[in-house]
This record gives sequence, structure tokens and C-alpha cells, in this order.
Amino acid sequence: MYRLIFYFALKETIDLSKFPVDRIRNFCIIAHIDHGKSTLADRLLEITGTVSKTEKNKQVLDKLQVERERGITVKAQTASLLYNHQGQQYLLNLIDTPGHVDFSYEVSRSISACQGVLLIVDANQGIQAQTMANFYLAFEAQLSIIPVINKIDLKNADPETVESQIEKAFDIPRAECIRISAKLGTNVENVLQAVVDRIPPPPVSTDGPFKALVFDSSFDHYRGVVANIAVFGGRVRRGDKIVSAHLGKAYEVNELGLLRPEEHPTQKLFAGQVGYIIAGMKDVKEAQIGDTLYLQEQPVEALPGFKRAKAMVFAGIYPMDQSEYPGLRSAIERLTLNDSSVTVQRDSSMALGAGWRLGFLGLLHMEVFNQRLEQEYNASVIVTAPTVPYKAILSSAKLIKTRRAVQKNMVYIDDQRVMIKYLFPLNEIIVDFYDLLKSLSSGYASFDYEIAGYQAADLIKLDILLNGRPVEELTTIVHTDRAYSTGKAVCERLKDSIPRQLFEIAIQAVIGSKVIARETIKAYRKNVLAKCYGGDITRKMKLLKRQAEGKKKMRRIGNVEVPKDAFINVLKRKDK
Ligand SMILES: Nc1nc2c(ncn2[C@@H]2O[C@H](COP(=O)(O)OP(=O)(O)OP(=O)(O)O)[C@@H](O)[C@H]2O)c(=O)[nH]1
Repeated sequence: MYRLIFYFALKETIDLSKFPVDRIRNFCIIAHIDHGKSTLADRLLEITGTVSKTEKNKQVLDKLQVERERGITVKAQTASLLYNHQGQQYLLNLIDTPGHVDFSYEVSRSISACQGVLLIVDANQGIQAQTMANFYLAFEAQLSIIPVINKIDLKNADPETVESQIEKAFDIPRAECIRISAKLGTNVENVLQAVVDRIPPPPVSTDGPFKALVFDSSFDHYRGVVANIAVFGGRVRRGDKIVSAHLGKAYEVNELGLLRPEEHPTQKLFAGQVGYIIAGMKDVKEAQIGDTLYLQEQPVEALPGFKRAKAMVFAGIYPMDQSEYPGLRSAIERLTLNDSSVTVQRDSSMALGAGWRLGFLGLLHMEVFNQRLEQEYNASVIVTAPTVPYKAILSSAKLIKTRRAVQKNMVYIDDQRVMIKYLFPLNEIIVDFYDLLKSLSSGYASFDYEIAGYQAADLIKLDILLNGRPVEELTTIVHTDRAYSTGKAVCERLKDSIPRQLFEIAIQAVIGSKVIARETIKAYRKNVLAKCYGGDITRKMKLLKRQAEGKKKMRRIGNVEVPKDAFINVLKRKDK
């Protein structure tokens, strides 16, 4: 009992910040979604004694509730591990990266804080779209790449084939692949040894001026912004005055330390270290991912690669009931405090009242944000169909007609797998492309995208009217060739989504003043008390209450009640 207490006390007194640079390794884990990144991270934490075995299977690094539920990593988490190798103690800084394409900028910044990566490939699924995209990010950053073939315990695991794919696609000798089962812990120790042997220590100088890269940041209600940093040069101490390069603002360091993965405060952070810093910043926009921090008295040039997060998918968000507006406003404010990549603009609509127009990195990012609003803040919201940004040239007579998708190239990864690159209008892939691709290929195809810039196209505005009133939230920009079919499909789907009401409802799709499609919903009266014979008042009250609650899920547009899901569902193309 006493020995145990002594051991913990000793462990905490080791000053990790004084670690010699040649015994530090900074690495991250990259993989296609679900290939086992978080499971491997947990095993590494466990083997190195960073977390206890009792927390096994809890996915320590996937903290957010949405992450647990969806099994995806949204926010990167970091942990410093102590590892004994051939009688020497090493400090291994593991930076967990988000796996989804929406967060590829975060992945690229995490990568730039590292000298090596573990590239995980599922032994059953083999190389997938994000394996390729992530490999190129690591390759271009000239990192040491350790291929790890995971899930070898699966009945259908085929590590031989996956090794051949890795050799062919990435030109990495198959002998360098490590076969593991992150779930069972098989060979995971070999991964740690490879991290020490194959990844170089950070090429930094402790003598130069302090320079650090912000690769993640979050907001704490009591302490303000907590920025995760990788120190590229010099050292920083509590009380130092630091400056963030892109805003040029100065701050005093209140607290700093290492992440194990919980915060472990230290007096200083040295070049080569990865840790956190708290310096009185009030908004995550003051510590943007990719920004550089330096000492006020020793200015340095900013590290390359900084990009302001750019929203590519926009949607309107409105409270179900206007009385919920103040609550929703504070929920959005709190959530965006932690996510500087969401853009917020106040908006209002005739039909839905006051609300916001929010911009997201991608569709998953938007869905996660909405789910968090509902789960963490109990907010009941209407989300309009997502749109993408366009650049419009007004009154231009010469527009070039483009095809909707253009094939760019095709590469065979092996005799069963092919990677095809297309140039797509973003609008074509945001609503339901991924679902469609998965269902058409019975789950075999995977997909990844990057933004290729703006291109001229023959586009037109399609309005939807309900009993003659335009419903702004259903207005879309469509390709001229698709205007008629989209208008017709939206009208048909709205007819299915809107319940019959006491009067007839006309649904029209309109271009300019021209009606291109129309559906009619016949009048109907639903009497919820119809089946309620006799005078049981409590039962009647219950039924009326349920009807009132049902109505709450509806939105009134003019005199027409529209279910909240209709705003997004009608744009999903089931007909392709
Ligand atoms: N059989 C088997 N299953 C595994 C193994 N490693 C992970 N899994 C399972 O694969 C699924 C995905 O694992 P995660 O670790 O969440 O995958 P991830 O790559 O972190 O996913 P994202 O964070 O969404 O990118 C989970 O159900 C794991 O239990 C393994 O070695 N064997």
C-alpha cells in the first residue's frame, strides 16, 4: 500500500520538461476512418502506463460524447508517453488526429508538429481513400512513415495482400510493415520500438529564440483558451510575454505543461516538447490552428503553412420556437468558442424567424455541430439544406457550359482496387454523394476530397412556393440542365413530407416567374379524438397534448405546417 503511494509520488516528480531532445519522438497516427487509430492510441497509453488498464476499451483519446457515439475522432487529443527502450527512457509525444476529410487541415497541422507517422491500414479492408490522402500529407512533409497493419485477429484478415498494396502504392518495402491487433494488444510493443528506432528526434535548437506551433486549441470556461503547442525552438516559462504571429497580440503565460493525456503543469517547456499553454486568450480565434507563438522580446518569422479555416458548407439554423432564440444563441456561442472554424452570421427568414447562417468545413462537421447542440445544450433546431459558396458574375453573357464531373486520372492500387480522381462541383457531393457511393458499391468504395477552386458554370436559382409564398430555406442553386428534374423531385418529396391540412396546399417550383413543376396536397382534417368514445377526460387531454407536441415539431410557413426534417430531406436525391 505504502509502496504504491510512493511510486505514484515519484512518477509525478519526474520533470518531463527537462528531457534531452535526442530521446524525444513526436509522432501521430493517421488512418482511414475506423481502421483502428483510437484503439491503437489507447493501447499505447496503456502499455506505457500512461493510463491504467482499468480504463481499457474506453477510448481515452476520443473525449467528446459525439465522438464516442459515432466512433469518430472530431477533435485531436494529445498525450506524452514515457517508454523504456534498451535501458533508456524516451518521451514519446503522440498527437491524435481527426480521421475525417472535413478536418484535413487539422491533420496537416498535426503532421507538421511531428517527425513520423504510424500509417494504419485495416488488414481486411486494405488501402482506402483517406489512407492515400493521409499518406501524401505525411510524404510531402517528409516524415518517417511506419506502416501498421491492424486487425490481424479478424477472420478475413489478409495482411499479405495489404503489404503488397502498401509496397505498390507507397513504395515502402513490405518488411517495414508491422502486423498488429490493436484490440488484443498483439505486437503493439513493436510499434513503440519502431517509433524510437525509425523516427528521428525533433530537429530543434534549445538555444535559439522561442518558437511554437499551435496545432489545436480549446476553450475552458475558467481559464480561457488552452492551446496545444509543439515547441520548435528555445523555451518558454510561466510569466513570459508571448505573441501570436497572425494577430500580433501579446499575452502573459499563466500556465503551461505536458499532456498525459490530462494536463501536467511544468515550469517550462523546451524545444522538442509538445504540451499546452494558457495565456489569458479569451477566444479560440486568438490561438488558431497553424499559428506561431514567440516571445515578445524575441520576434521570429512565423512557421509556414498557416491557413485560416475556410467554411465550405453553409446552412441556416433556427430555433424550433422563437422563444428559444436566446438559449440557442448562447449554445451556439459556447460551441463556437471551442471551434474557430465555424463561421456565424445572424440571419432571419419570413418563414422561420430569427436565426443564423453557419459555415462549416464539411458536411460531417455540420452534423457533429448540430448533434452537439442537441445533446449538450438540449437545443431543438431546424437546419436548412446545406449549400456551398458560389462566385456570381452578374449580367455576364458568356458563360462556359461545364460537365458536372470530369475524370482526371486513374491509378490501379492492385488488381482489385482502383483510385479514380474526378473534378466535381462541390454542390454535387455535399448532400448525399457519400451515402450513394457506399450503397452502389455495397460499402466497398471510399471517397475523399479536396477543394480545387472556383469554376464557371451554368447555374440558375430555383425557388419553391407553398401556397404562393416563397420558402427561402428551400431555394437552391442548380445547374440549368437539372432545374426541371430537381424542381419536380423537390415538389414530389414535399408532397410526401407535408401532412394534409385543413385546406388545399399548392407546392410550386419556380424559376424567375415561370412555374416549372407543381404538386397539390388535398385538404384533410385529422380529429385525434375521433376514436375516443365516452367522456374520459384524462385520455382526451393526453391525445390533445400529444398532438400539440407533434405540432411543435412542425414549422408554420404562412398558414402551412411543415415538418422540421423536410428542409433537409427534400434535397436528398433518391432518384440518381
Ligand atoms: N477485430 C479488431 N477490431 C478492431 C481492432 N482495432 C480496432 N478495432 C475496431 O474497429 C473499430 C474502429 O476502431 P477505432 O479505433 O475507433 O477507429 P479510428 O480509426 O480511431 O476511427 P476514427 O477516429 O473515426 O478515425 C472499433 O469498433 C474497434 O473496436 C483490432 O485490432 N481488431
